[in-house]
Amino acid sequence: MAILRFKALELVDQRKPLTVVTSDERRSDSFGKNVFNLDAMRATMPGEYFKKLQAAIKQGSPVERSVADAVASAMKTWAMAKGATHYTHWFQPLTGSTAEKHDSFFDLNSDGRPVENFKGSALVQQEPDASSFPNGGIRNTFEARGYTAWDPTSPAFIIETAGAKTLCIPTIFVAYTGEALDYKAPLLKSLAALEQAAVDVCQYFDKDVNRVSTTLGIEQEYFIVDKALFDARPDLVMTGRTLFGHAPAKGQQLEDHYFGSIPSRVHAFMLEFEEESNRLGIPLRTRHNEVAPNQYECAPTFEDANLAVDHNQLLMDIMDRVAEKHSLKVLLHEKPFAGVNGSGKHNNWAMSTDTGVNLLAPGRRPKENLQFLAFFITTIKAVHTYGDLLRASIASASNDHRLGANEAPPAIMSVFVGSQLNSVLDELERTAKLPLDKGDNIYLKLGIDKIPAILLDNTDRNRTSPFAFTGNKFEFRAVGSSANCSSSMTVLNTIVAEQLIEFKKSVDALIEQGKKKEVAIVEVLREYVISSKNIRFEGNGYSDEWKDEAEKRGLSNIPTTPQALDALVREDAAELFTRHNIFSHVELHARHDILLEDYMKKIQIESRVMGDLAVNHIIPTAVAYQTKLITNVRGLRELGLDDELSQVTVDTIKAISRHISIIKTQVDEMVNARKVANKIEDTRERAIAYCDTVKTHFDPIRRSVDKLELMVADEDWPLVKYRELLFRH
Ligand SMILES: NC(=O)CC[C@H](N)C(=O)O
Repeated sequence: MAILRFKALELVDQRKPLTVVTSDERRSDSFGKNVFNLDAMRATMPGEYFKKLQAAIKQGSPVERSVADAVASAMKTWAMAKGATHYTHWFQPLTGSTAEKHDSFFDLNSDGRPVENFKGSALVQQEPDASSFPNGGIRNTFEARGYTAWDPTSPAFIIETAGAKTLCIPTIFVAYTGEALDYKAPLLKSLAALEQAAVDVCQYFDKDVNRVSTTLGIEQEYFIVDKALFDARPDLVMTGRTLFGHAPAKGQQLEDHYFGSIPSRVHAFMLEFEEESNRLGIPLRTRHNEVAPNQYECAPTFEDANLAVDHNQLLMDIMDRVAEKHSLKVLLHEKPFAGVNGSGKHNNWAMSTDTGVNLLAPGRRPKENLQFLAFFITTIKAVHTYGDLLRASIASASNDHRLGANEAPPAIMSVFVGSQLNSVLDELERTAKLPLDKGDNIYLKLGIDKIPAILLDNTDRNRTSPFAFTGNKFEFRAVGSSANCSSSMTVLNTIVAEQLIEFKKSVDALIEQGKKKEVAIVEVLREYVISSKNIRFEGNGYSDEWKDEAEKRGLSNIPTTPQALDALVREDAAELFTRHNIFSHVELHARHDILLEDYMKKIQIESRVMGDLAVNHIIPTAVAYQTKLITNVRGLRELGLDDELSQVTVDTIKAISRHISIIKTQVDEMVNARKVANKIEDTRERAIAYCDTVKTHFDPIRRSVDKLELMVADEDWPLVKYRELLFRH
């Protein structure tokens, strides 16, 4: 009998939803209570320093030492009043999770007396040894100094774990030689680059625009399983996904889970993590059941992109911690279960000006529409030119399983704009041969005056597109559910910044030739519409026809990570990133290396877990069951019933042997392939070998294991089954 599985199932049967003690306060009153935000700063800092800090944040200039001291002192008082005993620089190394190293406020002063201390110097910079984080060869361990440096644009917050409260200070993480070792440093640089480029283009339309910020709203999809069931699946524990498991009779085909009523235990969990998130200033608004059984989604309202990324990282932590209390486990993996929907992290991205204009929303006046079209079309053109970079930005071992399978966007990059805007773009193309004269009302002539101000309710949605326009923003849907969004947002910001700069150059050149500004803008936009037409796709991105069509159009379809990552280090990419000061050559190659290593190690771990489960759990179970059958056949024969009756069982015995033999052979070959791959020096070649010679054994092994699951008696099967993982809560 498969003890662990049945014990876990018994536990699940006894679970009751936790009663969550929710606060009486309105969400709007408790929002951001644990954040050292503007209000908290204003209330605790001397006015003069508060103003200086605001000015430094606004201009992106370094914070003076005296100001840092004042912030540190106010932060300490505020945090201690809330019960915090420790502080930590909170950063996002290239492992994908967040990192912290707590220090106590407590210290001994020079005459040995105990005091509570926190100086500006400790706020601004720390040197956590941190030598074991991935650095892609940038640091040798003997010179492992890495610094965390305060990011004053993301406010500090207090986290409570196991009753202890810690002040967390968002920071970037850089090597002592200056190279970035984290996700945040390049993201901040890309935001600055995009801002500059966007402000410059805005000047064509409104001289009052001084600042443009990038906004981001990140939808988070995830699965929930009971903790006991999770613990009884070594593959989930070790790899985050199920390596085996026959599809249940009922999956998502009835679509009865989607937007259905939320199960009570899950609902209680949601309430609790939402409350905690709210106190941490994460503006969560939406929760619902997703397409697959036991799959859910939560989404915040949009905010400044830097903050949105921090909040998403924080949210994943909170969800994980709160789930534990409810004896649940959150699965953030992109594809925890084969054959049903995977999980994404849809990035809703837009730009808005300090004059309050969303640059990706059409306005009421024709001129606003032209500005909208400038940003809208330039973004499309950027995706057209740098689609491979966007693909690279979302590449990971786990996302490879999701892309293009069961209602997730394909690995082919394309842009969906909806029928209304499609016709606006088509009209621009159609009239491309129409000469525009100085006296023309170009808005009327090109039909730009007619873009409905509120596209939001009018644009159709296309869930199959990796990059879809949704009325007032673009939604980058191909980003994986476990990813740190900095990677994809850094690339998106950079390519759009580049394209905006190119756009401005071309427009300025035409103006210099004597063209009217509006005419010049329209001419460049028309050229972009025509040259980027290939990237626009309104049809079904899941279909095979699209794969063929995309190939005809010359669009890349790179299904696996090692090859997708090539785009990062191509000469044009290196030039692009260095030109905008986002990554140096060294940083880019280091990142490429880290991503390849990460890919390879993940496949290696999966392969090891698979081998272990197959040989030590599945084969012995199958052999034991087969022995029962053999005994049965012997018994039948002894009774003289050895004809038809025993023949059925004999067939099963043979089938079991066949599958055992396939599993054994495939596992042996996989182990050998690993040995060969491990000897390959070059990281890229090694990652490709893992992809092409190790991972290729996963499917045949799984197929036979899943077949055995259907043959072996249910009470003997050791792994918690899909129907139990997906439908018990
Ligand atoms: N309903 C949906 O939006 C499904 C999206 C899908 N889960 C994805 O992987 O992106």
